[in-house]
Amino acid sequence: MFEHKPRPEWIATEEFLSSAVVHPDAAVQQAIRAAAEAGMPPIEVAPNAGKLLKLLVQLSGAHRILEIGTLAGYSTIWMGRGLPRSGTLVTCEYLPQHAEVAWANIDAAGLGERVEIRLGPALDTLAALEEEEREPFDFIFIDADKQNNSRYLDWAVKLGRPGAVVVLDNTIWEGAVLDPDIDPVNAPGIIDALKLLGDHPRLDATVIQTVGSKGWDGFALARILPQQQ
Ligand SMILES: C[S@@+](CC[C@H](N)C(=O)[O-])C[C@H]1O[C@@H](n2cnc3c(N)ncnc32)[C@H](O)[C@@H]1O
Ligand SMILES: [Mg+2]
Repeated sequence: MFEHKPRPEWIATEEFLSSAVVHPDAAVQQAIRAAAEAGMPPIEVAPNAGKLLKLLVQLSGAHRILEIGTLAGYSTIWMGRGLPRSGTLVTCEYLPQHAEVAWANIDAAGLGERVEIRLGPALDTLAALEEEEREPFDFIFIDADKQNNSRYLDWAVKLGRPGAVVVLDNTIWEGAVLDPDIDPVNAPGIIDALKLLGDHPRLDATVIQTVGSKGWDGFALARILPQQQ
């Protein structure tokens, strides 16, 4: 099975940055502990990435967030911390046991009234959200099954407003983006989505490589462009 390989000095540096600069609050720290106690895999974003998501939500003035991939609600809570009081967040998760732990964490973080966890395969949930004719989302965070990354990007463009921010997690995957044999299961979806980000007429994007407790990875940041007449 594919494994991320963080170097000890990357982990130590991240711990220093986290305590010196990032300052995760008690609820986000508790969310990590609850996930570990429930035996969930430690595949949430790193604390500095969680704080980046919160800052991006605030900098973009987002009111409506869509998240694809909840796990224990760690990134959900970080993004929720960036929302104004009237803001809302919909997060998609298909494993009931993950949703249950996430719900407890989100509620304990004081975000229970503003966050909705939608249980089921995300592609079904996204189609349902379209049918519900909700107001478009301002901020979309994609962090679920990598095979569906391109489909999630297409949905982000459909469900997001022009000007909305899209963040796509895990874009380097220990270099699998150059050498798909590193992880033949996930690499093709990651690579296809990067190509789509570069070519999509409604997306303007960049990609940042990162190292840290999650190994050598990265994320893409994109803006949804207005539809050309
Ligand atoms: C990487 S984790 C999410 C981490 C979370 N965003 C964070 O940083 O705290 C991916 C999650 O997506 C869920 N997932 C995977 N495939 C899915 C699908 N097709 N539909 C909905 N959820 C899915 C997994 O069960 C897992 O909980
Ligand atoms: Mg991720």
